[in-house]
Amino acid sequence: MGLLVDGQWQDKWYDTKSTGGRFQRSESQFRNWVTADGAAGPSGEGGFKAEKGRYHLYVSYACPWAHRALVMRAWKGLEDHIDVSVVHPHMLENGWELRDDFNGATGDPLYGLDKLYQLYLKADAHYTGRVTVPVLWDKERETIVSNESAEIIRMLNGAFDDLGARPGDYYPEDLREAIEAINEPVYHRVNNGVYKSGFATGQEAYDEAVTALFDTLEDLERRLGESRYLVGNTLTEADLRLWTTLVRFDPVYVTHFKCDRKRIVDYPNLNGFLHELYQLPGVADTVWMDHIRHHYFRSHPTVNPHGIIPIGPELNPSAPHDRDRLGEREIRGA
Ligand SMILES: N[C@@H](CCC(=O)N[C@@H](CS)C(=O)NCC(=O)O)C(=O)O
Repeated sequence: MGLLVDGQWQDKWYDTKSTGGRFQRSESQFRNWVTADGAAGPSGEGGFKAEKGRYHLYVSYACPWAHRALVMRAWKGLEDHIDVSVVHPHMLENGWELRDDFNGATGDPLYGLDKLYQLYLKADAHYTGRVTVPVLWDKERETIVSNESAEIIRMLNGAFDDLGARPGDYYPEDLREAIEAINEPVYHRVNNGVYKSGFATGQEAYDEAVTALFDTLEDLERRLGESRYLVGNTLTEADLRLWTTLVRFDPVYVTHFKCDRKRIVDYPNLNGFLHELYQLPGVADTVWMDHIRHHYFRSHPTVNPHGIIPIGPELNPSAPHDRDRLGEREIRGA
């Protein structure tokens, strides 16, 4: 685990001393957008026109943020438009490594690099910051378009529609306000809440994060008892953003991040929702549980010094769910 400082790699764990034991996630720095016509998007610069085969995703199968991009790529049928490189699940003194000695890891077929930070340096030789996945890479300009998953999924959702992407709008205009309103607590208290709980280095910081996490899960459990998805019966990006955390919860976060008040299997609605999304076409293929478990239990020596991977719960996300009772699934534009 480390970061780049003016282009130099430094092996450093997160600093929680200055924040009272609290883990703070840093802002992603590459914020350009692929757009249908190459115009600039909501941030960054223009020149990244959607084209088949031009862009490449670097992901970790372990990472919930990268997982968002993989699922959106599957929902939109973009497998032939955007190819993927998968890092090795262990993230240690060199950060993410582009090795292929783990089932499913690909190395770096594009450039033969062996560390992900070298890709960041190819984009910016003086980069200062964390070296994270996912990365959306432009093969033509040889640079990073974006390393912010929340924005990458919106690009995949909309920019390739005229190039044969599968119909379906997961961020429809008239639902945007409702989507943002639910994304906000889900991001701070759930997606990031599990990390804030697990990486806290003080009791107070942990208590704060874990309480907010479970209070929010209770709210979401209630909400998913009233509608099939987070925003009515329409499947949206908000569901995807919650789901990538839920799928890791019982296998990892309960033990590794001490999120153990309840498990997802103890919440009938959240668990049914977890199963339903898992069973949507293309989604199960994006779930690589051995990457997930190896990554977390082996990559955080301050949390799990001996790197022992626990036996894990018996789960069956392919089991039937009863989400149909809440009404038909709607996908906008599909
Ligand atoms: N805001 C980013 C966060 C991505 C992120 O933090 N990814 C983790 C993996 S789960 C990572 O690469 N961490 C490496 C590090 O922090 O050094 C996004 O959503 O894309």
